[in-house]
Amino acid sequence: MTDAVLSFNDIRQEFPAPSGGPRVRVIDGIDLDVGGGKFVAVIGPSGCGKSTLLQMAAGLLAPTRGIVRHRGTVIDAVNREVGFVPQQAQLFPWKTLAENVELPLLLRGIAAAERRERVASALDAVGLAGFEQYFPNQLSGGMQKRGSIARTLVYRPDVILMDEPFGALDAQTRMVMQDDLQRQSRDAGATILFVTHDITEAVLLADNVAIMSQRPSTLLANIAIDLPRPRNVFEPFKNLGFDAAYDAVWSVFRSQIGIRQRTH
Ligand SMILES: Nc1ncnc2c1ncn2[C@@H]1O[C@H](COP(=O)(O)OP(=O)(O)OP(=O)(O)O)[C@@H](O)[C@H]1O
Repeated sequence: MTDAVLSFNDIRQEFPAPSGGPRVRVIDGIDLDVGGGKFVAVIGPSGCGKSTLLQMAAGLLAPTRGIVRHRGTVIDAVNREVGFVPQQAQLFPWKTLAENVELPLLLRGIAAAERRERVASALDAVGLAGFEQYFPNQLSGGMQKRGSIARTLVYRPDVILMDEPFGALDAQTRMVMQDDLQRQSRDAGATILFVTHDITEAVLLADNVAIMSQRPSTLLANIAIDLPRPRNVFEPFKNLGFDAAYDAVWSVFRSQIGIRQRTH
């Protein structure tokens, strides 16, 4: 037993083939520990099972083989202790921003006064104070994404699962959101499992970068990123040691994306 907050042990996942026939093996034996307060980024080729791993941690999907544990307890039902930030913001369009962020607290039976205080503080943390009464369609894509992060931060989950949360954003908004996230995750002391396709993002944000292979996927490497914090997400190359950390990840990852024949 490790002191990991989240642990994946010998995970295999198979799905029925849509057209019948043999089941499709997507994940083929993954072991991964996420320590308390750590930020672990997961990268891997499209379709290798990154989102599938997050779904298992959220208890939305049972592995075909192996065990996922949260603080040592086997996850065998929906895991309400974790927060999930999906690719799209998924705010309810008929509710205001404040009502959207308040929802998890309502579901947990938190009293009205505390709800108001926590919603205000979560919106403030993501730079959305003053937008409480806006509906999602009155907010930009980046603001909706911030709202979705606030809706997760507000109930102070022990673990936050993030599935390419900044993938759909423009480059500038994305950098600002990355910078905010590194501050918020430090302040909240949360444990974060973060799926991305972007090696630069992974290296800038993570304590460890876990690299998955093409499917059926295995874990190719789990690389510690020891760059000092806070990191400069606006000028990645100005972080001392960034080049070496990027190279360490890239040298493993490049074999997975079909560029073996290229010389650069
Ligand atoms: N419920 C399901 N039934 C059948 N196949 C599934 C199911 N869920 C996922 N898959 C398959 O498992 C594979 C992995 O899916 P997953 O979404 O985890 O990949 P990913 O690494 O997150 O991909 P991407 O980077 O493209 O988002 C895909 O080939 C997908 O078609």
